[in-house]
Amino acid sequence: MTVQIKICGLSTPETIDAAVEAGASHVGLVHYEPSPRHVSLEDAARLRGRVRGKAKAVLLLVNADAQTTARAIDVIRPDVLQLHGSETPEWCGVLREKLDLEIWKARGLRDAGTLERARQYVGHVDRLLFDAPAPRQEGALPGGNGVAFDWTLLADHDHQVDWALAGGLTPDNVAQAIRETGAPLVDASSGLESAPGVKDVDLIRCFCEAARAA
Ligand SMILES: O=C(O)c1ccccc1N[C@@H]1O[C@H](COP(=O)(O)O)[C@@H](O)[C@H]1O
Repeated sequence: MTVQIKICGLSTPETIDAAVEAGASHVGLVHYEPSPRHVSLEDAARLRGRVRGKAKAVLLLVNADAQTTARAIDVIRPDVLQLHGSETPEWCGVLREKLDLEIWKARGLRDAGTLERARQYVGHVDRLLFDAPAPRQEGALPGGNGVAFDWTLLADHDHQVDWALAGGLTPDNVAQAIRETGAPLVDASSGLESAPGVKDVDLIRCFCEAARAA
């Protein structure tokens, strides 16, 4: 099966184009002010327009309230909404029922217990995205930290919903990650940067090549 590839945290037309040309199936736009990858709604809408018909646009929000979520969707018109905070299964389900787009829920995997608890989202989301757990320090981002988790947690797991692998993926480790977990979709952000929030087009290309060659 061909692995799907999401490149997240894109903020310029050049890096958006590089991701699409390299064969990314999904591009991610982060609308979350504390992130170095935050893009305004207007910029996100412009970037989204560049990929229409070429790749799916994923809007990443973190614990956004109903009004902010509705406004962001109205302006950006993404194909996918990725929820990367502590959104409940019920809230994901409400959004999935009301909105004509895919709902993905990110879950940090610390141990087998956290993987088991992720099952609460089955039936409420279109995809679970497994990431490293959020660092415990005050003010830390809930994702985009370039930290990998123990992939053996996913080996032989009985997935009951579509899923994706994220967390510290780079051109150097993505093939091994795919082989060890069987991930159908891989998602990378900070591992493709020359500085926080600054994507490197060569790293984007190398990542897509390595994922496809796995
Ligand atoms: O990228 C961010 O700044 C970000 C902020 C808040 C929540 C999630 C964020 N990124 C997502 O985190 C995972 C893992 O990223 P990384 O490859 O380890 O940097 C990925 O889904 C990003 O889209």
